[in-house]
Amino acid sequence: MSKNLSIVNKDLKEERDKINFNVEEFTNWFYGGAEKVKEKKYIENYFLSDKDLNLELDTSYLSYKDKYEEAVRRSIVVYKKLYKLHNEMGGTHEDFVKIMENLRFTMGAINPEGNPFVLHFSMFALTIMNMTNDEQKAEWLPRIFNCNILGTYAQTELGHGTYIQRLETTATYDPKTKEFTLNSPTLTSYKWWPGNLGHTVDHAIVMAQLYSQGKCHGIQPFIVQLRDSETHKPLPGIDIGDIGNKVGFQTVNNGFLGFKNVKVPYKNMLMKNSKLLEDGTFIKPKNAKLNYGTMVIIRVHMIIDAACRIAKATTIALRYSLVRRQSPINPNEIEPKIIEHITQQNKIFPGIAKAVVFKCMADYLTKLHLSITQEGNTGNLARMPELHALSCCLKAVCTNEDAKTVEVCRLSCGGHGFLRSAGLDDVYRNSTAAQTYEGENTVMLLQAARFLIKSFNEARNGGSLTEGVKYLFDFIGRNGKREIFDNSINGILRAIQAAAAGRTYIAWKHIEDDKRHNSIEVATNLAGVHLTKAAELHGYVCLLQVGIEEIEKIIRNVSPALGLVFKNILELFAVDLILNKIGDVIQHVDISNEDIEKLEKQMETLFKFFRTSAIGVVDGFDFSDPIIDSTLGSYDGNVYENLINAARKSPLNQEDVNRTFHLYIKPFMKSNL
Ligand SMILES: CCC/C=C/C(=O)SCCNC(=O)CCNC(=O)[C@H](O)C(C)(C)COP(=O)([O-])OP(=O)([O-])OC[C@H]1O[C@@H](n2cnc3c(N)ncnc32)[C@H](O)[C@@H]1OP(=O)([O-])[O-]
Ligand SMILES: Cc1cc2nc3c(=O)[nH]c(=O)nc-3n(C[C@H](O)[C@H](O)[C@H](O)COP(=O)(O)OP(=O)(O)OC[C@H]3O[C@@H](n4cnc5c(N)ncnc54)[C@H](O)[C@@H]3O)c2cc1C
Repeated sequence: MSKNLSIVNKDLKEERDKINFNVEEFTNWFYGGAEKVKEKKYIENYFLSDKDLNLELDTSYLSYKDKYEEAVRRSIVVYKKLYKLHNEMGGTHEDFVKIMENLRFTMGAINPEGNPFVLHFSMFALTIMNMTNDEQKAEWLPRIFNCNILGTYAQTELGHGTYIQRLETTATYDPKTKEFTLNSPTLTSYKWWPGNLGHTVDHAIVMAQLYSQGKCHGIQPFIVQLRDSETHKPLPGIDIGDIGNKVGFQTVNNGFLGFKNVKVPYKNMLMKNSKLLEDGTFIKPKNAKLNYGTMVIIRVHMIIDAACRIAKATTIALRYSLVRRQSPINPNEIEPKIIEHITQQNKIFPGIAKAVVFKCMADYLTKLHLSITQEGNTGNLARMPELHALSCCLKAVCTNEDAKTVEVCRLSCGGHGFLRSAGLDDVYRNSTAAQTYEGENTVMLLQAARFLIKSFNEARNGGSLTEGVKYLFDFIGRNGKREIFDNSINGILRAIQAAAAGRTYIAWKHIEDDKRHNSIEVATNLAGVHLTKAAELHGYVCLLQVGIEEIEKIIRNVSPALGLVFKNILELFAVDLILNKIGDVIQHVDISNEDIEKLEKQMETLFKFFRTSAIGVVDGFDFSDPIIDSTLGSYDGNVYENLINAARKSPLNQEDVNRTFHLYIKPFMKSNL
């Protein structure tokens, strides 16, 4: 996608002229190589240049129903093109994955309030790929791939989203008819939230309690047809609809769903993990949590999504801050670019560093997921809990940071940041939705904390620990003594590790003390605040540790000039982190006031160095104008022209006098009250 060809604002041009590294080299890193960047640009342009999409239409002014209908129309334009492109590329599975990965960015520009088919290509397809036996794969995958059926993932109910063991939908097996009967026995058992469910899809993976031979065997996945394939009418016994207006995700078509004696054939229970014999005998899976597998994959994918949202928000905030001038620092001088206010740098620069470190983490976690899944395929499930804990922890920490950072970026754009046309509202809504879906973040941190407490017990008893929590040994080895602070990157890592281990110890001790009077479960609940803090700190340890390892590798492989930028970014991330967590650090690390002042000074020095590179880094994220979709963040930096042009497009500005004047305002003004 070519950059906007209009004349670039001179302040922004001046900034770009000072960039002292190769921006393209950074872009190649961010997308995994020059070839991938080429592919991304090609795919983006292939879709976004299609006039049928009618991207000129600002859908934010449409009604709820019109928004949905336009989102469906646009999606179908995209998917038709997707299949055409896929054929042109060679039609392999890898080609499909390549297109889908790149569509992730593009789809946001096409349907800014969400994609009414997103679940079909993600959770629905993934569950069928990963939880079915070979016959089921052969039956369903071609139909899914060809979109002959469209599906979603229906797990959450009105009464339960977090505690999925207590879902209430039932699937009762009858060996005589070889059918399951699905029922929603209570109002709270209605499925509630599944994306695309309301009016878009005709099938769903339904998570339901399996009853067979008079016993409940826990939640199992079933593939269920919900609507007639010709008329799209709900099938008998299916009560289905849209859940209504939300904070965001307006075009995702989240739905509700109730069952009344709905028959589902035997072959529709997904049987890779748990099995049910035709006579109704249940065979347990090797690990009952295997049925949670799709959630784990999506949580892993959510890290790169968080990185990209931060990258987009900081691109907007930084470009705007380089062209906006306000408030002279020196009363006699001209008004500076607002980035010259150090507090503005403090708002934006650490965010840019987070986008880079989260990207490193996303790459690391994707590789780890792949290797643990391969082990799982050979029957070795030993590392599943580790992956579960890590993905829960990072999903929570990264999406919490994401929402916080995007909001800070909005604030950093002052009043204009509050405009829809600034482009930060959809990013924020998506960030905050991600804090809840795929596992509410407090709950995710508590899952990670379970692993930490187990590991802490293991460490105390001299057992073995997985690589990522070995720092607990150091804490135990210090025997109550505090970690001595040293002001290096590894020193900062050790300080955050000491804080995480110390907080884990406090939580552990809290539980041990309370256990004397309470059950372990009650004691664990009472320690909840400490547990979430420990898990959060552990998440930062992982981010910094992986950031250090990955960036050291990157520095070895890029030009010295870009290497310096990466070094600067890593230090920014580390120093910002320790300053933000200083309360926790002081509790467990021997750190003096002078050390803290030194860190604060170091931050200012880092800002000074990053001041010239920052624009190169955000340009290097390479969001084209249609993707950034922002009056404040376009490549040319012509924000004031963009703002007035966007305002003129308001539906209210299409006429001089609105009819409410004659209908209400004038009579009111003339009425003399
Ligand atoms: C576009 C947007 C789309 C959005 C879609 C959605 O939101 S879809 C809806 C998304 N919905 C959600 O995300 C719902 C969120 N809720 C959940 O995922 C689950 O209810 C839970 C994981 C919180 C608890 O589950 P539970 O009550 O069954 O478990 P428990 O607490 O009794 O015991 C914990 C033990 O289980 C272990 N373990 C658990 N999972 C795994 C795993 N995957 N692998 C391995 N192990 C796992 C864990 O290690 C621990 O081991 P320990 O310490 O005993 O040795
Ligand atoms: C935009 C969006 C899209 C979604 N898409 C889908 C989808 O496609 N398919 C699907 O099945 N679901 C979907 N969901 C549902 C989502 O997964 C759940 O909302 C989520 O898992 C949280 O569950 P809950 O709503 O029951 O929250 P609750 O668990 O009721 O949370 C309420 C509060 O209780 C606290 N709490 C609950 N349990 C505990 C605990 N054990 N310890 C401490 N605190 C606790 C939470 O921290 C929170 O503060 C979606 C949700 C959203 C917002």
